[in-house]
Amino acid sequence: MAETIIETKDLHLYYGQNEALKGIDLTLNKGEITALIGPSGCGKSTFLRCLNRMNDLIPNVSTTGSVVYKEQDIFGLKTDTVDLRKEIGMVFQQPNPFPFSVYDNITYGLKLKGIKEKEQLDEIVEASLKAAFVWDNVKDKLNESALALSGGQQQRVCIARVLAIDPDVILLDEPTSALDPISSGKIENTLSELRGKYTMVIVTHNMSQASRISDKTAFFLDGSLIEFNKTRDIFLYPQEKQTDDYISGRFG
Ligand SMILES: Nc1ncnc2c1ncn2[C@@H]1O[C@H](COP(=O)(O)OP(=O)(O)OP(=O)(O)O)[C@@H](O)[C@H]1O
Repeated sequence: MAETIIETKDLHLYYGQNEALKGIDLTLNKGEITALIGPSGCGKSTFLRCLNRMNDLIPNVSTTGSVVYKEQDIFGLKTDTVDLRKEIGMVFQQPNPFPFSVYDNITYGLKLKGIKEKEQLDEIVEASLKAAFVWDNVKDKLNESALALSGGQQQRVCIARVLAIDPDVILLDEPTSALDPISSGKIENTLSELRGKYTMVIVTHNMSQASRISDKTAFFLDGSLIEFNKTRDIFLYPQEKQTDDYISGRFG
């Protein structure tokens, strides 16, 4: 029986007067990869950012409903968003390594967590870069700037940076859309290898990517969740006409 890790209930989000999410009920299971698909502007990134309260950083945003994680509504007063984002990490569309060395990129969050011992830091750096399948590319460049790496390597260093702080959930907002096909393939392999160890939610415009790597797929349209099911069922037996039209390329 799958274990629920995050559950959104009647989640609405407004940018000023514009209702970008119109009551989303969605359950994410531990260890699964969930793809969020839908045409541009349908609310995928907005929904993703709700899951670790990244929308808090945007002015004039208001939210109703709840996002339950570890039996608590993350919008409640008890939530420390810095701690929340350590448990629910994020990878963005553009690789965004800090302008530091590869080593310092990975240890940055660890030092904030109070881990200072060199031996322990070295171990975590190696393990995270290996887990993100970029160790072989960077093991001789740990003290060089992460900005000098290729885009695909930078993105895998960004994934390693998230893995280093040992999150429960990783949110990925179109993590391969700025990359060439070979780098994208490597990121996909990385994510597939991490399946089961982490719960992942990925926004993608790439239907074949969603069908290759995700366990579940959620189809959004105009701020609503139209259909959510096992990825195979969404792509082979969509229940809603709008889903069928979208995945068949009839709009979007
Ligand atoms: N920072 C913001 N301020 C105001 N409105 C926003 C903001 N971000 C998104 N929106 C609006 O919210 C709606 C949903 O946008 P969102 O970026 O979540 O969609 P999306 O499905 O991720 O789109 P895309 O696939 O193009 O990235 C759109 O109408 C968009 O214009």
